[in-house]
Amino acid sequence: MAPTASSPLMEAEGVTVRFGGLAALSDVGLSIAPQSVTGLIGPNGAGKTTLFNVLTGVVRPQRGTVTFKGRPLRGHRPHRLASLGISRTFQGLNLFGLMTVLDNVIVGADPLGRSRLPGMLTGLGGYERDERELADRAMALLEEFGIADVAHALPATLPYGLQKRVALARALAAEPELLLLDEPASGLSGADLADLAAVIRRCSRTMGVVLVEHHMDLVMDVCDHIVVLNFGRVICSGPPAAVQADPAVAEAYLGTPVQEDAGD
Ligand SMILES: Nc1ncnc2c1ncn2[C@@H]1O[C@H](COP(=O)(O)OP(=O)(O)OP(=O)(O)O)[C@@H](O)[C@H]1O
Repeated sequence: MAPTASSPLMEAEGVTVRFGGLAALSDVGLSIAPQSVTGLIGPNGAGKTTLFNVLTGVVRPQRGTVTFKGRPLRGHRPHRLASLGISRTFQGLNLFGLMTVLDNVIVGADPLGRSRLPGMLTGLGGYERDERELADRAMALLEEFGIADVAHALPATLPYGLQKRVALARALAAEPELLLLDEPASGLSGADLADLAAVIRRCSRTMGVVLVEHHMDLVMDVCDHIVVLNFGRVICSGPPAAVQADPAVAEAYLGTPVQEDAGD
């Protein structure tokens, strides 16, 4: 059946991942709607990164399925994600240190751009006509992110907040339908955080966004739907207000049962 506008963009069902004797994920299900922000939260060790890695093809679950636009994602390789319409960011940014900011974003703009890496790195390849188009698109993104003035700098010479913007611009350059963000707020504060919230909201007008994040203010502010994991299981899922009001979520974070009625 062809996907409709209201069909989920990505779905996970019955996902189970074991590392030796440890069940990192047990029978986890998840549905990501298009044009929405889905938050993935939970205490340390809850399984967020493992689930993110399953969705991005880095980790193969022992059981369960992941579908994208109604089609099973079987054996999807992380580097093929962009050509499917899925982009991600990394906790460690993973920018190419020997390439300029602009070239980092150009690589993101071209899902098949890996073949052009050697030419870019050595300067021997030059830009073909279509590469000029990619460069224009990448430059427009840098302008949108307020970092066009550092287009020809190497990422490591920039403050961390700007490097994070480069990573986000690179992920958006391929014009994905689904954007997966791995702790985008870590290391950010103040105006950078407010800018990030605005970017995430803007992205969700045209794509689905998954946000793995510890920064609760950001999560509650930008998410339409939140999935809470604890010990590898989904313990709650719903809109921010429902998640905030759920005693099981408070218990997971605080580690002690919440007394419903302390009066008797
Ligand atoms: N490669 C691995 N080998 C063995 N155990 C692992 C591996 N990756 C994760 N785990 C374990 O799986 C469980 C879930 O880890 P995961 O990193 O997914 O949690 P998380 O919610 O992302 O935690 P954090 O918020 O601390 O990043 C933890 O108990 C972790 O120690």
